[in-house]
Amino acid sequence: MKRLDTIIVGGTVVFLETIQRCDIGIRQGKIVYIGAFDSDEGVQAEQIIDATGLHVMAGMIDAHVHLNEPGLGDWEGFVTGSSALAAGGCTTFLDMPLNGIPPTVTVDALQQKVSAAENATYIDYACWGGLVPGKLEHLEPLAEAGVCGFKAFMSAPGDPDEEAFRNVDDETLLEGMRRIARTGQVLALHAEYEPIVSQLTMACLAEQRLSPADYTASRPIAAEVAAVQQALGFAQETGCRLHFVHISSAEAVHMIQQARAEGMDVTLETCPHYLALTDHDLEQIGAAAKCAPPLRSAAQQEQLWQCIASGEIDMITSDHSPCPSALKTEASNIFDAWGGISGAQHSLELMLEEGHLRRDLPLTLLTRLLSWEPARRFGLLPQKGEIRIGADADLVLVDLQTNYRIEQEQLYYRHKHSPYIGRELHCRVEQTISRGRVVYTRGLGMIGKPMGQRIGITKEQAAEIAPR
Ligand SMILES: NC(=O)NC(NC(N)=O)C(=O)[O-]
Ligand SMILES: [Zn+2]
Ligand SMILES: [Zn+2]
Repeated sequence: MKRLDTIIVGGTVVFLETIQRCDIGIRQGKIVYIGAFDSDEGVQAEQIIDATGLHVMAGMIDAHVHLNEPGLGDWEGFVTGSSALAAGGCTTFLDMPLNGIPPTVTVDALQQKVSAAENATYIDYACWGGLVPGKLEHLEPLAEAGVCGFKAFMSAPGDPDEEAFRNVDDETLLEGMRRIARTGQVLALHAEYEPIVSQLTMACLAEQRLSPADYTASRPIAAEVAAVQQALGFAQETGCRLHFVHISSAEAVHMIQQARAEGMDVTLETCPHYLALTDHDLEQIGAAAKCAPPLRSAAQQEQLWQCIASGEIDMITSDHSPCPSALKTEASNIFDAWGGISGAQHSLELMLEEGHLRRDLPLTLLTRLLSWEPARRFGLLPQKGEIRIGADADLVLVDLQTNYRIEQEQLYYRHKHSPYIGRELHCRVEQTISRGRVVYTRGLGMIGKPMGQRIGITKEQAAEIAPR
């Protein structure tokens, strides 16, 4: 007789290589059994989850989320942000070091972040530390304190606490990379070349060219490519591991993959909004669809999808960057509006819709992009990232034969704006399970108390983060 806490029966399970009908047994938050329960031996479980007709996937690991606590919880807090993530099928997130006050650029600030998250997040999380000018001596202690990596901006971040989280100057970037290389961790970069972006932006403002199309043109692909090129050069010099966040162009993807082919330790992510929205949508939707780098053309978007299909994109993240709605709706023009999309709740569904249902990409590929690769790259293996015996029971049940419309009142964000309101999808998250606990169901919403835990990344784990 098998005694289990929970069994999930009848589902179609998405593994890294295969997709199979099978049942899953969970004990003490871990996956302890994968197989068929209708055999003779018998099982006893406190909870039986019927997944008939549903797909069971590893929960998404969202490596790029801006939650604003401490200090700016009225923008987005851990409770609301993690609820939105869980409702979207995410079971772990990596919190970005900016947009809270103080930003996570010292161990003291990290401790404030972790305190704010205590009993406040429904799912597990890890913290990024920040690389900013004037704080180089804090990198090593932050690494010791278990951050999952470091983040820097190569262009001005538009952070509410502008003084505290500035973009790096060349000297800071170079020396920061030297020091981060010694910790063995990864430096994540927002790659837009500041001289190009600021010059073009100032010209638009001076000439009163303030339309969405002007905004798009002010942050061209050339700025992304120039920043990537510079950073790769610095990494070659310093040996620092790199990860490029929210890459928006195939040209940058190819440049990064070329560097990897030549032996550099570098990865990249893109986001659902670059794959599901275009510059045309920015004109239609307005500021809710404003982000940096900006949404690109439909042609560029198809090239990005090709990069996904060919395996050149390592992972998908939401870059959930929330703000009070007024900073979107009351801005006098698009340049003035907050740059950042509220997307935490729809990453998985958008990837299933646009990638699998519409473009026929295999679910095995999508689960690598959404779960396995972020776990591998940021030191969360073997605890997270795939459906395997011994791993945390971090799972999502999805219905791929349904349809629904995204409505404002479904949003769990503190401020309920999203560029996806009104969009029709043909898949839906039915249930999310975090370390064996059901934290969300479509019918009941959020369940129980927020009991997510922080995952501190040890030096040994960081050292294992090698390129594929
Ligand atoms: N301060 C932000 O949250 N910025 C974010 N904003 C975007 N992507 O528009 C980002 O990650 O760059
Ligand atoms: Zn960014
Ligand atoms: Zn971001």
